[in-house]
Amino acid sequence: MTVTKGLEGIVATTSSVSSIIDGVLTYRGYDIDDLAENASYEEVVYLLWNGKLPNREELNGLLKDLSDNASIPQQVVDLLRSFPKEANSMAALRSAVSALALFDAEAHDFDIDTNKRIAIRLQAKLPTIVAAFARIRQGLEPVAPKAGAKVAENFLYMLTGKEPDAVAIEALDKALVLHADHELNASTFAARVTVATLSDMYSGVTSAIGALRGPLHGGANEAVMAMLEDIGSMENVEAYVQDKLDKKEKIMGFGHRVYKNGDPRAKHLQKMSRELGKLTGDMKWYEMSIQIEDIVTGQKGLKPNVDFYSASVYTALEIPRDLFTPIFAISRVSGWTAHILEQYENNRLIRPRAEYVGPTNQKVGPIEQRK
Ligand SMILES: CC(=O)SCCNC(=O)CCNC(=O)[C@H](O)C(C)(C)COP(=O)(O)OP(=O)(O)OC[C@H]1O[C@@H](n2cnc3c(N)ncnc32)[C@H](O)[C@@H]1OP(=O)(O)O
Ligand SMILES: O=C([O-])CC(=O)C(=O)O
Repeated sequence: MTVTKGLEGIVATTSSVSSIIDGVLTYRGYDIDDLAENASYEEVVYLLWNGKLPNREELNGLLKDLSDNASIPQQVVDLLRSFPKEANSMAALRSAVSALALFDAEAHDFDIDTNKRIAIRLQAKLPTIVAAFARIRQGLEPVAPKAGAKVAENFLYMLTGKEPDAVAIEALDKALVLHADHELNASTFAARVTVATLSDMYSGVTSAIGALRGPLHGGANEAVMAMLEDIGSMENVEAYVQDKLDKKEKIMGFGHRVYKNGDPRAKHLQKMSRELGKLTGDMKWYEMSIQIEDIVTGQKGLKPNVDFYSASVYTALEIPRDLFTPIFAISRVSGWTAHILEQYENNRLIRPRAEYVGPTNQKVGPIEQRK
């Protein structure tokens, strides 16, 4: 047996959802740079689910479907109220999404059209869950979704209870576009493994949220902000980063399993971080990030990934740190569900092998004689 630790380089499926070839990321054949500049998040969602960009009528239909499905069952609101206020927001999201299945009469149907409807419900309801939990834990009432609002606007509105400004909506919308899909990343793989047993879409997305939470994956955006806060100010950057590198500790937001010459999404987030810093008059996090990048790339050749500058972008949008990874999930649910649909359409159980390296020829002895 040849063991490939971490499945590096293993091609486990074919997919037409997104690709990373020679460092270029495409969704359904559209370059991420093009989409980031010229498409809204909802256009990208339509693209991921349907393989084509929507015309005006199709986009309006999707916007209406998302708006019509944005409310969450009262039982799920009550469940969120029952969680400890200090609960991890990804754990709360994972549990609430799992509970949503119980209130969806179609949750266990396996035909593609039903699952396309479930995908709409999941995309519509995830922002509502994240915003509701964020308010409940502060002792505030959840804010009902705003009819007709797009995902980015609606999320900021439900989070703050105020009309968000156009700059914030535009920035969050672009961040959602950039995070929507990424080939066979760990959370998407988890989703596909789960549904390949012919389990349901809610189970697949629940598995994916669990996988995204870890700091080697989507949880890195929160970890980046924790690091920036820990460093505190520009004059501490060099010593802090050098110490970590000397101890061979990882710097969050750097490196990538697939990109070795840089993540094409990072430059967009870096630009957004700079522009938002200028607008808010607080360039501190951006400037510290640039200095960290100079040191880490200079010494290790490691480049920032999507999570590095998203931390300072979300901070400039005044989003609490522990909502960064849930926001990643709000976007990535479009990719997860596109992959789940693709898995159902051409399914085979995903079941690799392990090389056994444990003890052999063991015998069960009497319990009194065991050490
Ligand atoms: C949305 C996303 O999921 S993007 C990734 C988000 N994750 C992070 O930002 C966490 C920090 N980065 C990492 O841990 C890694 O780069 C990963 C998990 C992204 C990729 O991991 P892998 O492909 O398994 O690379 P691996 O962890 O084996 O690293 C290879 C070498 O680079 C080093 N390295 C990789 N990333 C980093 C880092 N961020 N800081 C310092 N050293 C690093 C490793 O220590 C290792 O060095 P060694 O060969 O001397 O032991
Ligand atoms: O592809 C990966 O391994 C991680 C990543 O960047 C993503 O999921 O966006």
